[in-house]
Amino acid sequence: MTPTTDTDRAERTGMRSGASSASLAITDLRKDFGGTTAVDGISIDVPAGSFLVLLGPSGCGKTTTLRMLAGLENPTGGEIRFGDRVIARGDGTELVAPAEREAGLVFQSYALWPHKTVRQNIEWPLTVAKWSRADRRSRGDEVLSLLAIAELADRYPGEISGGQQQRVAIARMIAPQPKVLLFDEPLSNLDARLRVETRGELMRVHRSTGATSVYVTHDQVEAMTMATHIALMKDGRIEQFGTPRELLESPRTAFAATFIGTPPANIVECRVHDGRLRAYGVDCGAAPSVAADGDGDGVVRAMYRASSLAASEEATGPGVVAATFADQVPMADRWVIGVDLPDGTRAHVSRDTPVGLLPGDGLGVRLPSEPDAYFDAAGERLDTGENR
Ligand SMILES: Nc1ncnc2c1ncn2[C@@H]1O[C@H](COP(=O)(O)OP(=O)(O)OP(=O)(O)O)[C@@H](O)[C@H]1O
Repeated sequence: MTPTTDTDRAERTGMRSGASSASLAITDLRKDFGGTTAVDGISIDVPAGSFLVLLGPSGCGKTTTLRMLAGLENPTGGEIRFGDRVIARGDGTELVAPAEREAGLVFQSYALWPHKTVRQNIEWPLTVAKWSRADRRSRGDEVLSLLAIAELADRYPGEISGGQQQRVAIARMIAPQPKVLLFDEPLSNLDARLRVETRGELMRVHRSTGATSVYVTHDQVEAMTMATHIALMKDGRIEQFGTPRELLESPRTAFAATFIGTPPANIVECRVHDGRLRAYGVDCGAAPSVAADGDGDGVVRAMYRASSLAASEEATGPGVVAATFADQVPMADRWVIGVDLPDGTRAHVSRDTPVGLLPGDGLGVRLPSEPDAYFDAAGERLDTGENR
């Protein structure tokens, strides 16, 4: 069979063009459930074709946000637009029905119809949308081949693996050519290898449909590898919004610094004393001037990247904190050493070689004379102009 592009197929089959995607604009969006505020006034704007990841710990409001995009929850404040079209307003003056939003949703549980074959599952939304039999068949073939599951077309969900079921769920979502693809932790039920594989597939689906994708996960590695834009959420609010690189290189808060990165950056809480920073009895360099002039609570959080710290069995002397070895893992051609600082804070140090220690053994961690960034006591980045 000669491979054909999506456009070729669309032209040949005379299907609705479907190409396309919509920009996404979320403005001051809120969701209150009785006394609980799940989403607390978030604003996000991404261009058509973006891959937006909503990232954050459990309970931060990611799923509720996604459900509002899908139309499964109605906002209690703010507005959502797909392209020029207002999809939902918190005051209820505009609420487009889920089926009319041109958005498709995939959950972590696949929710396939057990008594329909793979093909029937995939063609079901097209039947509901009253596509002709020929168009359904043709679009069914197209997405079966895009997800590389054509040979499973006549099987039932109970006769295929979890990874294959997830592909069927994705094929079913994209069959009606939605402009916005919504994913709620779609890989969390898969084992580690399948997760990586399916991640690649999803990226391919995203590119080949050209749709705007919104993807919920608590896994920063997924976010870093897939996203064009990340909204890092905490307590219903956006902690930081930007490209993966911006979040990694310029975390705006201590939370962002410790949530993103493999390993994430280390935060050491320092006391300001006579213009110097001190932690664990060690001098951590000059206090940034903004801190010295600040609100006087005397705390600055210093950020050190794993590559900025040094750890060794022998290290003693100025700038060296007496720590406890916890574990070590090889990463690319380096080793990431996990250590516990004197107050129990886990820190990560990267170095060229493993250490010859057992968990619980002592080792020295050398802090450089200048941290990579400073945050105030509340965790907000201090723009010192001195930050590297
Ligand atoms: N239907 C509901 N009724 C009441 N509270 C809710 C409801 N749905 C969500 N919440 C609350 O809203 C907050 C945000 O929940 P949400 O599911 O959006 O978080 P999440 O970031 O997706 O978490 P997870 O990763 O655990 O799914 C939580 O405190 C949750 O308990």
